[in-house]
Amino acid sequence: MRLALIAHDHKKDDMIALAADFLPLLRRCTLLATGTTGARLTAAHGLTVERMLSGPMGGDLQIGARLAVGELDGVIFLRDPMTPQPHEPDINALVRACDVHDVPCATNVATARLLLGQWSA
Ligand SMILES: O=C(CO)COP(=O)(O)O
Repeated sequence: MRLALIAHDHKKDDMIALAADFLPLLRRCTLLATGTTGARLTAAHGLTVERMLSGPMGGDLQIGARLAVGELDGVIFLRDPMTPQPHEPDINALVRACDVHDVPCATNVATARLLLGQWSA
């Protein structure tokens, strides 16, 4: 399983807590992440993560490009719906790419738990 993990700043603690609950699965996966999210996951859980650029610097676009050529099986993208983001077009492009290529994309913790639970089974 090849997964991308991305979280906006106000959602990073949620991502760390989420990852803690699914470590056995995540340790078996090939993981990609935007820059800061990846650093946090490695620091907190020792996960091996291929880090892209930070989101505002193009990391979402890098992940979208990998997804578009079939290199990802799922995306966990904990977006912050309460804070405007300077790279909103990049965020929309990544979520759109998931829909274009029919790749599962969880944008909140509840959905992420359903997907990660399914993939853990
Ligand atoms: O902005 C982001 C996703 O849109 C996340 O980027 P970072 O993980 O580098 O904070």
